[in-house]
Amino acid sequence: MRSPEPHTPPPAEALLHGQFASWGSGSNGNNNSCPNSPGGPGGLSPAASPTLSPASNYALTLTHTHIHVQRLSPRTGKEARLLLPLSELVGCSCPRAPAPPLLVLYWYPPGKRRKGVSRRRQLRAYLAESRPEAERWSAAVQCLLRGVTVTADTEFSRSLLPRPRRLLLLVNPFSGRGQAMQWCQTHILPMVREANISYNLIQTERQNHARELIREISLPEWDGIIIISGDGLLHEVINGLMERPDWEQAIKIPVGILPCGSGNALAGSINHNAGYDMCLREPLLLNCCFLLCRGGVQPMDLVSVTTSPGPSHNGRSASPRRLFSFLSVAWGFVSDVDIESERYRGLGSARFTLGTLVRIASLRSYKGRLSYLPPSVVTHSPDGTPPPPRRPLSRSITEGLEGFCKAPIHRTSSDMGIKGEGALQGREPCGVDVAREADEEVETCFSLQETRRTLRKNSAPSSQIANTLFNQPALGQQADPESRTPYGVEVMDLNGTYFQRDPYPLDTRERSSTISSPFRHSPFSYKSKPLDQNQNVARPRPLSLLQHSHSNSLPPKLPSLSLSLSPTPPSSPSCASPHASSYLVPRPNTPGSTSPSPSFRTPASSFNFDIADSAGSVKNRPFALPFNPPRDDLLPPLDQPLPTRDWVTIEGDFVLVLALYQSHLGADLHAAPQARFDDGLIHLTFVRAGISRATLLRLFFAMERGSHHSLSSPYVSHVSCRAFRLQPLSTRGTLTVDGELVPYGPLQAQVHPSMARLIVGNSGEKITRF
Ligand SMILES: Nc1ncnc2c1ncn2[C@@H]1O[C@H](COP(=O)(O)OP(=O)(O)OP(=O)(O)O)[C@@H](O)[C@H]1O
Repeated sequence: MRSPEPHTPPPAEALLHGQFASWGSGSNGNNNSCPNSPGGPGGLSPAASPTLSPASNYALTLTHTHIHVQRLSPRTGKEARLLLPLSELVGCSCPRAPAPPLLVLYWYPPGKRRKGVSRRRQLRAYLAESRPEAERWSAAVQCLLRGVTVTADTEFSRSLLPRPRRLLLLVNPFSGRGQAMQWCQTHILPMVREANISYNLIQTERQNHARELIREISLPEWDGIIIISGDGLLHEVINGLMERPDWEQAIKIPVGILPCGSGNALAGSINHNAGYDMCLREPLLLNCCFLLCRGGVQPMDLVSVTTSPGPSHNGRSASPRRLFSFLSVAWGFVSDVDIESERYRGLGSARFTLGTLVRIASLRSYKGRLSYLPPSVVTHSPDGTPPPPRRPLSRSITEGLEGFCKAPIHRTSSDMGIKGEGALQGREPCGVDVAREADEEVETCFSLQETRRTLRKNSAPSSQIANTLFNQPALGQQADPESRTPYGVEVMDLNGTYFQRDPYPLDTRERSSTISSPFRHSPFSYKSKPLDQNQNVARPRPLSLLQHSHSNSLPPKLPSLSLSLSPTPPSSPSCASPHASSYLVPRPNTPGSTSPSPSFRTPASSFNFDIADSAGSVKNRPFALPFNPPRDDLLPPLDQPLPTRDWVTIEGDFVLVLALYQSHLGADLHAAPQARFDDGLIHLTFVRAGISRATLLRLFFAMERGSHHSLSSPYVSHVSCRAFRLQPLSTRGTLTVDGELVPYGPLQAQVHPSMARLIVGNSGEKITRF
């Protein structure tokens, strides 16, 4: 942890100077650290005042930044001086009579620079000559902690102090490993009291309880809303605020988080922003609680996310949903791990590590289309306002995508396909004719099932996966370049329950530039199975690892040949290659985009979004937008085509797409090192199918240190944007927003800079106090 370098200020900076005696028994009474004292003002209840033993005398000097303590008697060597940085104090008090006239300082110096070493509470009490003197000092220190402007001429008294801050504390008792209430008692409430903060604490009783509460309460009564939980509860609070008719003022109320969840991404970002080393559990909690007590609020971007409708009710078709997100949108690997690792909840944050290993062992890829609006483009509004001059499109495409453009498209590997990578060998090369053949072939039930059987036959048992996990390159890397699919067609998403609907028809241009799934008119009817999505509502779920480590209930991923067509060839020379046509390339939505060769075209109606039913009735409860919701001026409605200029589109098979707007994806996952709370950007990371398991694992390991951007892999890309649209083309998958499941289907998002306010402590710029 960083701690300010102590320095001896010039005497001119002194605000107060006075003499104090030690308080407590014994000759070392003034070094009275009481880390285990109960809460309240340092455990200094008047009745419990120990016998005074003024064995030592001290000279205290208060400056704007420090309290200098000099022992006057008995004079000893090096212990005689102490410098207390005000930046490490959470509060100060002068206990009322009949307690002696004490100046009590609540000091939380940071732990040593070692992972996991927590800040420790040290209570220091000094006996003043008189009560008014003790009160004057207490008022002076509190003025400095609360940011009241003072000088050496200030007459310090309590009247200078702003009223105590009032916080609404919302606790999810089941978050993380269910320790939130315990930590409230042992860590949070004592520190909050020492900071002279008033509070009301409410335990949530069910999912969406906080959201409903926040929609109703009178906000002016509170200076801030603090979540004592994981990121999910803050998601509820943000959306509760945005669903109020007075959302414009409501969303400006400072929000804070005290991490008691499993992931604690925002807390990790706050901890990092304050300059502290990465830490977890109680050390992280103490850091965040300390920063909260210090005050300090910074603007925070919110991202407006429009998701597909949930299941229709009573025959009425549902409409797209809008919600507000402070953390992330994830599709593929990351959301899978998030949701599937619910079963390991008892492990705390280790659940994600285990979930990652399990998912890497059975790696899946998902077909989809990702479009984004790069930040460098000063865009026009989708309602037709003429665009200002902009940078050449080709530049915005290639930025951050060099490796991406160079990479040839490969067949994607099956998650079980270590031994069975040749599962499709009989079907390749998958050129135009083969694509046609495939189109015809998969129209029949027989072919479909046969292919599925072939795939299964060629799948590796899990023991082989374990043995070969880190030895085998991914399928795409092994493939013979000659046999690479120049234009793949998704022919292998053969789960027998393929389902497409057409609530969001694409415009002709988009349709025509896209090879459709041949299953559009599949004879297989969709059997709506209640997915386990969104059903993580019955928390807590104390599930043991042993019970679930072998759970393999997830549907097997079947390999697919993917296709991405670029209507315009890659414009960057770096993308030029003999295999250019087989590259998975970013696709500018230029008006002049040409359709792919008719040979590859399928009927215009054959491309659709796939919307699988979501079973989450609780999480996806109807939500009420305010009358005048903030407008997504960069985005057309979800069922309309994107603007034809400025946007970049990438289509193909993805292992993951992650949109992050905080620096951390979990307290120990520094996934977007460049992100700032209010940078007005969405940081996109996407990983293409074809990446080897070992590389993916390396990526996540590097993410812990935030060094993954230097990991060179043609399958991994990092770009920033201000808006994006994600269109999953695989029938199954999970989409999460802030770690919460949302209906699977097309989704789009736009950043709204500095919309909310986050309590982050005093470090950083643009800090205001709450
Ligand atoms: N009393 C409650 N009972 C059950 N669920 C609750 C309750 N209070 C809140 N929830 C829901 O629990 C879910 C998880 O909460 P939260 O995200 O805060 O904890 P977590 O999942 O342990 O942490 P993280 O998101 O950091 O991994 C949220 O969707 C929230 O809405």
